[in-house]
Amino acid sequence: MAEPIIEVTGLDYRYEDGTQALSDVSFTIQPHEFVALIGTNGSGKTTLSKCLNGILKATGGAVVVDGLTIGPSTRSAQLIKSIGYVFQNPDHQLFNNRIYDEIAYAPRNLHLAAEDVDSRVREAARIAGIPERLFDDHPFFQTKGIRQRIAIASILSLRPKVIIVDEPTTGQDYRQSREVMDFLRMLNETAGHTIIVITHDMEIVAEYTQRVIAMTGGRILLDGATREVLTRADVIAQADLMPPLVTQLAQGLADDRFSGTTLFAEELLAEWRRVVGAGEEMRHVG
Ligand SMILES: Nc1ncnc2c1ncn2[C@@H]1O[C@H](COP(=O)(O)OP(=O)(O)OP(=O)(O)O)[C@@H](O)[C@H]1O
Repeated sequence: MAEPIIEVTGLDYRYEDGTQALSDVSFTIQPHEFVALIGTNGSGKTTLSKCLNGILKATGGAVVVDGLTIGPSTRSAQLIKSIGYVFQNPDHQLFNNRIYDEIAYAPRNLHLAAEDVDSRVREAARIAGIPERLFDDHPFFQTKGIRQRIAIASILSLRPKVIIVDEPTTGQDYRQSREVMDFLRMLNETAGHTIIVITHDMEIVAEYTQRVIAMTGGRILLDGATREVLTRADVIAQADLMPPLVTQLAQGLADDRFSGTTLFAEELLAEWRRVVGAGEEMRHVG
């Protein structure tokens, strides 16, 4: 197996006011994984993300990202090529007057030559689907979907191996949510980025992620394959979340004919047809 891109061992984080936000958190993430971090409000998802990108320093345990152990003297700047964090609200991240300058901001801070900055801006914009004709426009006058893409492009221009995206679908309609998630899938599958998505939307988790880390009270409740976690009704309830609607229905039907582990409508329909088909056969035999 490849070296993990993230290795967290016995991580504790206590805020200055004494709030214990993380307790004994351990997991590893391999390169190219697409992971969902789920949990109720206050379960520690954001604190954990900030510990991963070096904004916060563990008060106990160890965090290693892309081979670098994050210690008290590690600066976020040392990590920006390894890990990037896209804020829940893109407006908390965007502060330049031109879209071009927004995407160029971080590579300029790396003191790259102007032509290298320019090629990174164009590359990030192209991947993020931001037309160059918008480069001179103000980020704030764009739709939320485009502002989100600008926020992601401004992280992509650093070419980080891991991208953490906090609540990418909040406040977006079905089509916009699918668009941003399809885009993250493309970054994962085509460009090879490791993606960690923080979300409360279990339909999105079911459809897009391979693995789920469920948190509650600053601890990991369950870490496993997406289907395994989303069909554990006890775990999902403890995390104060609801499984996808289809899974709720499947669990209501669960018996010796229905598995209770379906995540998607087509799967449940296939089980239904099998059961109905078997019933028809029984009638004919009878
Ligand atoms: N700056 C802070 N100072 C003190 N306590 C904090 C601070 N930020 C967060 N906390 C506390 O730490 C715990 C974990 O919060 P965190 O924001 O990491 O959770 P979260 O799972 O990201 O929640 P949400 O889904 O609401 O974003 C909570 O009890 C929260 O109140």
